[in-house]
Amino acid sequence: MIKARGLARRFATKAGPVDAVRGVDIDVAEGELVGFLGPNGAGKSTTLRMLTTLLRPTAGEAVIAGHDLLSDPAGVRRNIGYVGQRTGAGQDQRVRDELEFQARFYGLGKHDARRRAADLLDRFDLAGLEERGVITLSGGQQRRLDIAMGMLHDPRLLFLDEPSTALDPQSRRHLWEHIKQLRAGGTTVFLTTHYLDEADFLSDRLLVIDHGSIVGEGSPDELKNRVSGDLVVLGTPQASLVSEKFENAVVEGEQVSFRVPNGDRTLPGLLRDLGDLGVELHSVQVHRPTLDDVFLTMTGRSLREEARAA
Ligand SMILES: Nc1ncnc2c1ncn2[C@@H]1O[C@H](COP(=O)(O)OP(=O)(O)OP(=O)(O)O)[C@@H](O)[C@H]1O
Repeated sequence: MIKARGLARRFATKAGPVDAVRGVDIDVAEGELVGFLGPNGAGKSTTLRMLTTLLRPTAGEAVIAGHDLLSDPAGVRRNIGYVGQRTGAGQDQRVRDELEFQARFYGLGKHDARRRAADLLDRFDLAGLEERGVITLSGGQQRRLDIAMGMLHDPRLLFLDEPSTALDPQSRRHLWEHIKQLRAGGTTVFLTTHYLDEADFLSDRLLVIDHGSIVGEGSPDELKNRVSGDLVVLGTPQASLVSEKFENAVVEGEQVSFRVPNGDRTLPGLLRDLGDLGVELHSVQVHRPTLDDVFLTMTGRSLREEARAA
């Protein structure tokens, strides 16, 4: 559904050229939900704007939804939906008018526009709100309306730029369910996000971008496994004895922690071996790595800090 090769964008600025995206390859299969994760300024929006024809690449090529990005941008646009960070449906319009007007813009007849709008209002839990002004909707409702607008022409591929930014936890969860339903209905979804929990919950596969290059790729679980292994924390009076057995073990008082691959499977044997050595254990904990650990390892920066600073 997306095949991009060597996609790059250089901006000319007074301070000299800025290489916002440095030749990325992106493959997204039909029906996949792919999360595009990266810190501020990593190149997410620039990549997304190129993939959606809003910005011309300075190098590279791509085929999006079966159409060539450079020679047939109109074909790409017909087959994709794009929901930007602030798509902001017309604030002074009524919900139904907004949807129907946009549907007419996509070339639907009056009757079809009305039917399509009603169907989307239903699908995005907005039924009953059609007479309301867009400005009176809650943040979560507005965001769902934005996505409904992006789905009016029934695109096979939907791009979402930071879909849940500025929503409260409950509205985010609700929105996530709707995004999952889109995927279940066969729509391919490519979304950018700052939020690790969002990337973890939604994505079949993640692409991690930093300084304009892809630095990691895989399912959330694959990335977690590849990068750090599980953190085992043992409480024992013989912490330093235990630490000698494991590379990179850290001792803090009567606690020793170290990383092992597949902690849940390795742990029973490991505890048996320690028992054979006569090690006395007070407590045992295994922590799966978080995507934040992954991020830190790949980029040297914590995404949580980035998100807080944003
Ligand atoms: N029009 C522009 N002119 C000059 N530099 C730009 C322009 N647009 C983006 N950049 C620079 O390109 C780099 C990538 O920006 P981009 O907006 O793609 O990052 P991002 O990952 O989307 O960040 P954020 O999460 O903050 O939206 C940044 O260094 C940014 O300052």
